[in-house]
Amino acid sequence: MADPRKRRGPGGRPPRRARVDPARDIAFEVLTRVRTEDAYVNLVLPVLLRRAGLTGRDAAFTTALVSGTVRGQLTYDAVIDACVDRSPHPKVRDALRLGAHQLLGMRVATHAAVSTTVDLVRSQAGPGAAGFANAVMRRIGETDLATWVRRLAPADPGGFRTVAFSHPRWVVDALTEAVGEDEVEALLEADNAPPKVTLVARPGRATPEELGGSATGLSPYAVVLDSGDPGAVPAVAEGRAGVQDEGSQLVAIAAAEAPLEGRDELWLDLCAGPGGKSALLAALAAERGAVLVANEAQPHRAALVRRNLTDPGTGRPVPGTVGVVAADGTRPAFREGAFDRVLVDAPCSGLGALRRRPEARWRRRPEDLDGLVPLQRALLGSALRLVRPGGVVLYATCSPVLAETRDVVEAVLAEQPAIRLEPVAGTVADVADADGPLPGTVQLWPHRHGTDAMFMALLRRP
Ligand SMILES: C[S@@+](CC[C@H](N)C(=O)[O-])C[C@H]1O[C@@H](n2cnc3c(N)ncnc32)[C@H](O)[C@@H]1O
Repeated sequence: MADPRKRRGPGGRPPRRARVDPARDIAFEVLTRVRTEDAYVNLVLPVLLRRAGLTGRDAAFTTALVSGTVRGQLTYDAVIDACVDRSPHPKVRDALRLGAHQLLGMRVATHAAVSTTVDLVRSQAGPGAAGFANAVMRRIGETDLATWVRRLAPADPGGFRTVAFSHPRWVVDALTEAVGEDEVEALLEADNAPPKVTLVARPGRATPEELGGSATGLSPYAVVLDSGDPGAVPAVAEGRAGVQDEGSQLVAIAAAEAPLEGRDELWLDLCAGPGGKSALLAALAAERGAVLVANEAQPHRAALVRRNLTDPGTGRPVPGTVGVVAADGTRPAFREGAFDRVLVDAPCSGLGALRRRPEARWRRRPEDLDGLVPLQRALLGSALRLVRPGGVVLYATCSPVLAETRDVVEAVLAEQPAIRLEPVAGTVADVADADGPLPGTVQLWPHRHGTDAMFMALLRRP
């Protein structure tokens, strides 16, 4: 991992030593904004990197520093708390978390991790705090992460996993219920690894070959980039391809490939924002002479869908679309039975995509499910009214939590016994080890498939 402190200045001379190097400075600012403004790492960090002119290895180092620190926060706090006799000021704790991640989670040399953390604390909280930080960092660096975890983590499996894998206890419990005791640690570990950048070549508009990178094996439209900026790929810049997890691609593919007798002309994406799946569905619809309507409750997200469904070159809607509607999907403005296929990519806890959003695990609360589950049931019920007799609804979540997957589908089937739950068919049916919690449903997993933990259930209106 490149350490910007080791960069050399013009003529090979070391640059004049800054008080705080730009990588740590940016990392600290992101942590502050995540803590005080509920900011999102993935939104704030690129702006700060651009402003500071950090690119290439320096930008990658800063990204790994911030994301790893935020993901590992619970573990690092346990270590920090074991090294202090009073709780540090939140600003100092942020700096110590960054330092702990450099010492225990990255291959930064001890002297660099300690001195940069001490510089950072001095610049933020004064010389007294710097002395304190120096002592804490030296204690943290006395042993490695595995030894700290052995020393500090509770003995019971749930408590151990909470500290060892830095997930809130309720998340550990919900994921254990979903994946089982045997695999949950592999899943938690996968959540802590940054995902590779996956691109989708929207069929009829781009080919995987023109994107560079390597084929992935699950979605025929996907490639994985080993490095580089996806925005620099011409097809991405031209909107013919996009950044999209392979699991999300498989959801759109499953919706498009569900067997259908009779008319197959009008498709609906009921919860479309920001429009990644809509863009793939539209391309698949266009190949078949069908068209997609995209619906999204939040007007600003509907605007993102519109952008995703517009050709940036011509400013016109991409083939396969008829329009974007900003409306509540539980009380939609569409005629009952109007659609042949409906995708419900429901708002959910997102606990299947924790790799992607470093701070998400700390923001979610178990009580969020109290609002999400009724909404998911209402949206699925609504989709089943909007689809024509014989038509199909694909219900999907980027969460494997059983309350949002199995229980929602079971509740809707109990309310409407005539609806049939059918096996997800086509490309997705060939994915190995992807059985979901109900017969015929699909559950993908980061640790098994390298995708987000997408759930899919296919329902047919009689
Ligand atoms: C999981 S996201 C969809 C992601 C999207 N399909 C994609 O691939 O880009 C769920 C979306 O549902 C929207 N949503 C929430 N409540 C809704 C409602 N009552 N009706 C329609 N959309 C809703 C959210 O604003 C959010 O954009």
